[in-house]
Amino acid sequence: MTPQARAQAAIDLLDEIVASARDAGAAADTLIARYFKTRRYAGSKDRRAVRDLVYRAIRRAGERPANGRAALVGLAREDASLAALFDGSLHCPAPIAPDEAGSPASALPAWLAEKVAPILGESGLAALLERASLDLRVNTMRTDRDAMLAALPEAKATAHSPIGLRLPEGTKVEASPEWAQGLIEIQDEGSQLISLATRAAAGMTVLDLCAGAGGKTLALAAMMGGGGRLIAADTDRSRLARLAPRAERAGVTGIENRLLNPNREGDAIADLMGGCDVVLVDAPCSGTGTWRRNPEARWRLTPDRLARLTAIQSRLLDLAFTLVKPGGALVYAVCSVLDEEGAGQAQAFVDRTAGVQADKDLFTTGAYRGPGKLLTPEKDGTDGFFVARLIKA
Ligand SMILES: C[S@@+](CC[C@H](N)C(=O)[O-])C[C@H]1O[C@@H](n2cnc3c(N)ncnc32)[C@H](O)[C@@H]1O
Repeated sequence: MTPQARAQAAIDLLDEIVASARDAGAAADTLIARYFKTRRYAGSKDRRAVRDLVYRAIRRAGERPANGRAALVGLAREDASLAALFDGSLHCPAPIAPDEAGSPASALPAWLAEKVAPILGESGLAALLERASLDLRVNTMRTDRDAMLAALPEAKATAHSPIGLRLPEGTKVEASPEWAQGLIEIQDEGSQLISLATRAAAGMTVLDLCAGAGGKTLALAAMMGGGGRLIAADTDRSRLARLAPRAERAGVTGIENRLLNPNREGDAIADLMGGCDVVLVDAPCSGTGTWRRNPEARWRLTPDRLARLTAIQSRLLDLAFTLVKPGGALVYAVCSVLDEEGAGQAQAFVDRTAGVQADKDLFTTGAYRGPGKLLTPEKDGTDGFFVARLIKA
């Protein structure tokens, strides 16, 4: 592909990504993969170049652009070599009109910037949009970190998680024999710290209330070493179904699955009432802490959606606490840097609940905020997370 044709491909893709963000459709990564599946003429260098252009355009536009051309013209206004590709030749973008400004540059939509900037500051906000490294969790049921450091020469030990490795962004780890053998899992270091904060151990009854496809469930299983009772619950049948093959690859057996009914989540887990040593609530959230990986998610979040999420989080916190046994712990986590989902949400729960105490002895990294800790890309090198460990008297 010529550089001009790559620019046109980026515009076409950005059109799809903008529409998909507006209509709650597929994520940018999925759309990009689909696009190239049907365009075999694009070689690996073309794909990389188009993808880079697309993500540069997404990162610089906090507000959802009108369309793909507006997104790329905005970028071209700051990059003369890109602007030169708008030359109007066959399969290439039409020339940029003198009064065609393109989409404006900003980090976030204004209503979100107001919330995030006081918490993270300008530099913290910028770090939220930088490219993320690729983190792995070592499956301690099958191997140890030193062995994996030796097997993966590009990997470095993570700074805070004792079971983590860090690789350069874009490393094709899923093609490695170590991944195929279940020795490693892709998992951000912050997510690893959340699992470790549960202090799940052999012999315990542990419920992962929002297990999804089981990223943290598998980490909990490794901490429990196959001993005890581990239950994975979620309202999403297809996500939960992805756990079984992952568990098989990781050599984990015996995880119980419970499919929950939205709004009546307690029904399918009523037998666990007051019986869990640990309940992990890795709650559905805005995902503001993961924008490094999904920067177009900024275009999907609305005040209404945020309000719906905070209502679910509050309900799940109350439910989860009824499932914890005296002396047990509720670990609440969101991959968000917003106080209404994190520190504020956890504080409101503590304020309305009798017999709960926040554990102030969490992992060493992160900054205490309300009853828990906030991890950020800038300060901790992880995705943005809030996590609190709340102990039942
Ligand atoms: C942040 S994701 C969990 C990620 C997962 N723990 C992991 O480590 O891969 C939040 C999950 O909450 C689930 N969820 C949404 N509403 C829920 C509800 N009312 N009760 C339980 N789970 C819910 C979603 O389906 C989603 O899988």
